[in-house]
Amino acid sequence: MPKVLVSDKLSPTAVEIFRERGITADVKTGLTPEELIAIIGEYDGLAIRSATKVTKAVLAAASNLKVIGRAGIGVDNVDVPAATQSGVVVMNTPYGNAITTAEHAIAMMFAQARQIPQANASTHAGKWEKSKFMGVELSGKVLGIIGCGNIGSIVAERAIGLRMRVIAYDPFLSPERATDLGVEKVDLDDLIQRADIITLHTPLTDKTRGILNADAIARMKKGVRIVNCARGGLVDEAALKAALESGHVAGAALDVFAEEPARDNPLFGMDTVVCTPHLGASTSEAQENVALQVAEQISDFLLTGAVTNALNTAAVSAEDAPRLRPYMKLCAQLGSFAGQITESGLKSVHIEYQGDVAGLNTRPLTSVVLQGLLSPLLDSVNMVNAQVIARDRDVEVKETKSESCRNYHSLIRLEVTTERQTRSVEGSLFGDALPRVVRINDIPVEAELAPDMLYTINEDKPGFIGRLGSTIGDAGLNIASFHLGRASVGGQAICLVQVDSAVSPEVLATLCGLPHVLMAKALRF
Ligand SMILES: NC(=O)c1ccc[n+]([C@@H]2O[C@H](COP(=O)([O-])OP(=O)(O)OC[C@H]3O[C@@H](n4cnc5c(N)ncnc54)[C@H](O)[C@@H]3O)[C@@H](O)[C@H]2O)c1
Ligand SMILES: O=C(O)CC[C@@H](O)C(=O)O
Repeated sequence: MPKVLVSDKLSPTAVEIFRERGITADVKTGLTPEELIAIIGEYDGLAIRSATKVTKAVLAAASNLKVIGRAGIGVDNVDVPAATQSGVVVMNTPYGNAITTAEHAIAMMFAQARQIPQANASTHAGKWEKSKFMGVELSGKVLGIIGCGNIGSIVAERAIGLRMRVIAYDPFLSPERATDLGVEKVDLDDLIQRADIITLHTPLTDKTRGILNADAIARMKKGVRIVNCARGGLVDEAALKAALESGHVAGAALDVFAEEPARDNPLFGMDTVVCTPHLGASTSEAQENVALQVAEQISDFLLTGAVTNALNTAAVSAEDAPRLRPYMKLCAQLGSFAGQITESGLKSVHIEYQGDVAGLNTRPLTSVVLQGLLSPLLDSVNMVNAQVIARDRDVEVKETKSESCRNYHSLIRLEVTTERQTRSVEGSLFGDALPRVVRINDIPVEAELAPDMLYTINEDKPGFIGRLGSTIGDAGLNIASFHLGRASVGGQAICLVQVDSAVSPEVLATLCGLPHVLMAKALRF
């Protein structure tokens, strides 16, 4: 009988479902990392919210673990690459708490604008300070939404009902969807300069970390208010504190913090700041939804192998699985490569299957490509919803097949067109099982994609490779493999370097500044 550990506070519905399905469910909350590591080896499944941190060390000790179910959206408390590496499926429940979290953002906006927590404390203390708590109206104000996905869209609808004017920045928001929602799609700079209130609803990714930093805050309107019910780390807390102290920012309402649990934060104690302890998803309705959903998903997976809302694996029939498996890995890598180098809104994706692979069921392969492509921008994308998400966001997806293929038994070519440019990446299998990138932007290169890679586009000039190698070496990074390709002698060239540990932003900045470097990116697979 499979065993599941419920290590965060979930509605009792979850345990009832596990037991009804014949699964042993142990509820042990508040475990220290050491305590979790000591017992995780006994379990086939792990059901969590945001408190449990599923680190590499936990996964290394989880010898029987097959599935982690996150009752909620963000999986930033799970080391998903490490789980993938260990063959553990990671699932979330993408929609169950969206309304509740959007309502919390609206409540926080009101609480800040009318100083409700402060007025409440003062009134309970018998002070009756009527003239102290002068607020601002929300009606007619410009609300800037950063990240207009599930939660951001619900916030937009509610804010429009409050007669606010809503502008939104989201590279994936199509003009049609913006029109349907009744919001004005703008770029980030425009939003920052025009909004009276800014609310954040993006995942925390390398691209969104510090999206509201000192520079962005300085460009905001004087008297702006900031609401964050998404993730700590999106706002630079020290910069926000300085701007609140100077009066440039009139107030902030924060549900999430850079360090959680937040017991000692620079913003605590400021009377212009309203705080809640990551309560965005905390309603009985949302917790019931996500507990029920996660328990059913984990049970289905452990008992039948059915995969729903997985972030790191595909839904495939038992018959197709062995033949598709190596191509799945290749497709995930090609998609992820293209997604990690995509900077502007996606317009179209063309996947060409050539040779033997064209004879297989390519639907799951296309889903895996899209999942890899969209994952750097979206938290909740998985095999099941990748195609729908692409369609909802007006990304045109074209799949073509050809039985003939030059030089390889199979070749998969991915071409991605964004608002700014078209890029391509091609891959094949070596020895029927080993994924390799064989061409990038039509430049031949042969590389295995490892967990940490550095990718550069540069001018093909003498001295470049030496400078690149010594910069990487000086940063203490060990080079595991080095792959070069060029379009023509002296023309554009590319370089893929496998390193043994992550390339820091500082090293990347140094690399970008080297002569002849046109672009440098740190990639993770
Ligand atoms: N406070 C809470 O308790 C709570 C509860 C639920 C979710 N959350 C957080 O809210 C976030 C949003 O949830 P969701 O369900 O709306 O997710 P979602 O994936 O539906 O939407 C996220 C949106 O952010 C956009 N985005 C990604 N990168 C961006 C960028 N650089 N700039 C602007 N937009 C960008 C995406 O295009 C997408 O539309 C989650 O990632 C989670 O971290 C917090
Ligand atoms: O579980 C919670 O309380 C928070 C959930 C929320 O952060 C999410 O990403 O879904």
